[in-house]
Amino acid sequence: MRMMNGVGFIGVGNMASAIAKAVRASKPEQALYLYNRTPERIYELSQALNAFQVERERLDVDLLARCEYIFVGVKPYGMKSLFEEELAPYLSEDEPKVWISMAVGYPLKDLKTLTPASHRWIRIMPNTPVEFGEGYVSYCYDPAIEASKVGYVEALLQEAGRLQYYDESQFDAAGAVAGSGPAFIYQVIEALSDAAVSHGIPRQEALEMAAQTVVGAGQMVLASGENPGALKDRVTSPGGTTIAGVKALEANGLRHAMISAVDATYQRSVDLSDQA
Ligand SMILES: NC(=O)C1=CN([C@@H]2O[C@H](COP(=O)(O)OP(=O)(O)OC[C@H]3O[C@@H](n4cnc5c(N)ncnc54)[C@H](OP(=O)(O)O)[C@@H]3O)[C@@H](O)[C@H]2O)C=CC1
Ligand SMILES: O=C(O)[C@@H]1CCC=N1
Repeated sequence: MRMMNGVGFIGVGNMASAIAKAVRASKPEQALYLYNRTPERIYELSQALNAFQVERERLDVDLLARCEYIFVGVKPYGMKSLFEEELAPYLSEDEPKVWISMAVGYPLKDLKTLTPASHRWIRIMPNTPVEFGEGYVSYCYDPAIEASKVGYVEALLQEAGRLQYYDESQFDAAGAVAGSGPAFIYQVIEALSDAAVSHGIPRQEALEMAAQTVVGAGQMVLASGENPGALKDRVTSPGGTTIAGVKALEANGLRHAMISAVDATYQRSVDLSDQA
């Protein structure tokens, strides 16, 4: 077998570029090979990460021949055509690879049909804050994979943030909360900062105030280990200001809105899994 010391990325958009940054932080000396359908979108990233940018015509020799571990960052609906129409001629039983898929709603049983039987699959469900080492990455894998290979991928992602194994049956839920959750929280930050602006605080200060409040509250939940309800009680003085706001949130259904958002996201993920 040829030496395959590189780590590859195929489909380097929003999520895979954040993962590539995390992998670079974990492994400063690791050779990284990036390939994206539209090359100009990853020129800057390739330079910033000191990664090799791979041309379409040289995908086989410059990426597939050099990498045993390959992250796949295309959309779920692009997975089948990528493997069947572009990669299949270059994949063989004799050179098994470890593929790491981040595609939401694309189960291991369907991923395995995309490659020869000797190849192995790991599924991750990351979120974009991995870019700053503050992400949450759920993972699961095909039981046929060697533990050392899972360990290697864990090491590649050690600077991504929190890394948590889940049984695949929990993946739709984990994706709905952690994968999509940043989008929900950005809406909360946007709303909080709009409110601050409406009370006269300049926009940039309002954004920092809102974002730091969310960061601090999240860190307090993690660091204290206390129930968020108890932490909320420590902010709400009897007859004070905060409880007036809490009542307004209850009246407007904040918690119901958040739970419904996760339910809708979860259901979309289940539907995609059925179509994969
Ligand atoms: N965004 C997120 O927060 C999260 C996303 N995910 C998953 O990550 C995956 C990517 O999502 P996201 O990054 O948001 O999407 P993007 O559209 O930003 O990225 C997809 C990338 O794949 C490239 N691409 C598409 N087809 C091919 C191909 N045949 N060969 C090479 N490159 C190709 C696209 O290139 P081009 O530049 O030409 O468009 C694009 O850069 C999805 O499967 C999604 O489910 C998972 C968790 C969170
Ligand atoms: O919206 C999406 O489909 C992807 C998956 C999780 C977050 N973004």
